[in-house]
Amino acid sequence: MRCDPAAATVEVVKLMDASTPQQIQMSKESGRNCFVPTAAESFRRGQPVGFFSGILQEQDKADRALRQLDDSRNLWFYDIPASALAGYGYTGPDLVLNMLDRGSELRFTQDAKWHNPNGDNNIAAVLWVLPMQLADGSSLPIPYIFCHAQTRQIRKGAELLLDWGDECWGAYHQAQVVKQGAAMHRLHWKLARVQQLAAQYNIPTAHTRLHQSGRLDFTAAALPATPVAAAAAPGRAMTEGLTAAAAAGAKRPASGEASSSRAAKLQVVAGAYGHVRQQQQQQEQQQQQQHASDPAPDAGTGTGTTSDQQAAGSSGGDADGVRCIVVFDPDTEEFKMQQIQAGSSSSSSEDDGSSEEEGSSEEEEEESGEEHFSVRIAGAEAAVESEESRSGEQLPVPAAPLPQDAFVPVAGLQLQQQCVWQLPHGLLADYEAAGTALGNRIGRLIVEGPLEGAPKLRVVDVASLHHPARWCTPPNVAARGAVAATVIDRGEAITDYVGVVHREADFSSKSSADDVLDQAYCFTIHAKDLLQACPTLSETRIKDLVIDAREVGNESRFINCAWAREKRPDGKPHRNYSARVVWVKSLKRPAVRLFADRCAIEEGEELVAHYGDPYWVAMGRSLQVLQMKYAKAALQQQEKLLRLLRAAAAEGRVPADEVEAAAEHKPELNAIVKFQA
Ligand SMILES: C[S@@+](CC[C@H](N)C(=O)[O-])C[C@H]1O[C@@H](n2cnc3c(N)ncnc32)[C@H](O)[C@@H]1O
Repeated sequence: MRCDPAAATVEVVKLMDASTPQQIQMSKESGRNCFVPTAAESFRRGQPVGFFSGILQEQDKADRALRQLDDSRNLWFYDIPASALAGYGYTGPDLVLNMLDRGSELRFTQDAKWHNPNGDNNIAAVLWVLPMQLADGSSLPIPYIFCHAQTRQIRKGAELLLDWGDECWGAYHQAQVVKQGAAMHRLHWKLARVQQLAAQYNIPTAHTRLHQSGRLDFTAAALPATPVAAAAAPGRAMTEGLTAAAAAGAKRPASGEASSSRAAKLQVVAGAYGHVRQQQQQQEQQQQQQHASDPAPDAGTGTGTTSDQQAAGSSGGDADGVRCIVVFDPDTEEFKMQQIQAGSSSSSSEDDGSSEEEGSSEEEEEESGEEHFSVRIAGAEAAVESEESRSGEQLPVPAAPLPQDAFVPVAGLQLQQQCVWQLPHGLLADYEAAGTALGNRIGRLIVEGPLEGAPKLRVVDVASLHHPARWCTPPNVAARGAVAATVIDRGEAITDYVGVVHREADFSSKSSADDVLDQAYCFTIHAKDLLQACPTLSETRIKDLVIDAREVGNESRFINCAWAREKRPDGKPHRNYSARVVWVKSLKRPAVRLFADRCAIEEGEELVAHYGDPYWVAMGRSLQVLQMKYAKAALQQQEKLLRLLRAAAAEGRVPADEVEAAAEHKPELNAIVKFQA
């Protein structure tokens, strides 16, 4: 037998059919064309739930374009690092399991965080390596990613949920926020055009002004829909490493020897087995042949169809003898729900499929007592989507720093250049004592005193719609940034990150889910970095700290996050500085100091950080909710004004063609538009 990963996939699917009772259901929360797996029977805690299947590929041969961090299709690749397989004699490159257009039911598993703010997961994934028997009697080790009921029993009918890991979500959320933000801005500028017309013809617009809020607003009860995206992938084979492992004699892991491989770059919302498509084509051919011999309009598709498709493992829920399967159409790159009547097979529209499924999943949900949050802001989502698709405009993501006229200086901000320490007295005394004990020791992370001299950064309003932070922020909230006020040489200290310093534990116990956006200005100092900067601190007493720059801070609180991970065209990194925890000797306190140690920074150049994946995982969804709220308000105002304008046009007070032109207006973001609060 040849080592064929596609064949291995089929084997896996067959195994799953025999052992893993799962179903694919249409998700009510996520709307159309979004599928989730549910338990067809109860799973005890610790019990295996199933495993992933797909095309096993060498990582560097998987389509690079699809593996860009900000390409959502990247979410369908499960990383299998070579290091995780080394124990089995594997010597090849890193692998990925490519599940873009095929997979088991578990391919549809969504991340628990979308549904449950507590992040409570039902299932965990671990990597196992099992030998595949070859015809010559030898065996080939094949990695499988198994899932088991991790945290609690999974009741029949409950949705299976998995934690796909922050790495998987950070870049995705960031990209989503920017994309959705751009659509929100189009709605905003379209409203501006309608308002302008109304003002021109004396239609009262006072009541249509949007609420002006300087503070970001967030409600946990309204989460945006999970994304649905998919694409067909060119199937490519890998195997040299596996063959090497086979030659070295692969071992079967003892139970409990499984190596963890939890942080997949993956989120699954819709999909199907690739080979189901082949079966579908066979059915279609059968259907055509049958139609040719029997032209009766309600002719079935022949016997055996249902059981064939069940054998493929893609069965949906049962409802009065109706079964649904999910099929991937590589031509349209879409996933569709297809209904199969008992004893016959007939394609139905996605909507038909969805309504059948909704009925059954509703009952199951009640039975399982699972609670879900609303994921839509009625009306806004559709409007944002239609703005995105109608415009056809490519988002002009800047490859290089924006020119200086993209920013407008901001004056009159009250800035503070030193931290305010709000730690219990005893803990502050610890810092004092550690500073005294430090004596004359001067290390790399010890600095003499606070930074002096004129600030090297300037706060600016991001006026250009080319800037992702501008797209991301609702038009009625200022989007700011920090630029270099002077040339900053490579290696130079720039400023300290300043704010109110709390103990991390105290800070997070006070914050609620609604405060997520308030944490947008927080910088966490890990205890290990504190100890490195000041080895005389007491290891047992020193815990993580947070510098909260929400209300107290300097220019550094306005530094935006990088929007690309590649280098700039001029060869410089997008992220143009680093932050380090240092010990300020004269103050006997630590500080977070920013250094231009990655490159020299020109005057007027924007300072750019990389906030890290956890930041975007925590913030991304809240920012999207905020955007949706703004979009909804803008849409309502626009509709209200258009009604008034059309009524006025019917009375001849406003030219009807001008009203319709405003209604059809498609604002261009590819122009620098000064932000107007
Ligand atoms: C620390 S603040 C930076 C200053 C912020 N622009 C302001 O006006 O206050 C972080 C927030 O800025 C926005 N932001 C920063 N970098 C961004 C980026 N690359 N893309 C989109 N939004 C960004 C997000 O709203 C984020 O939560």
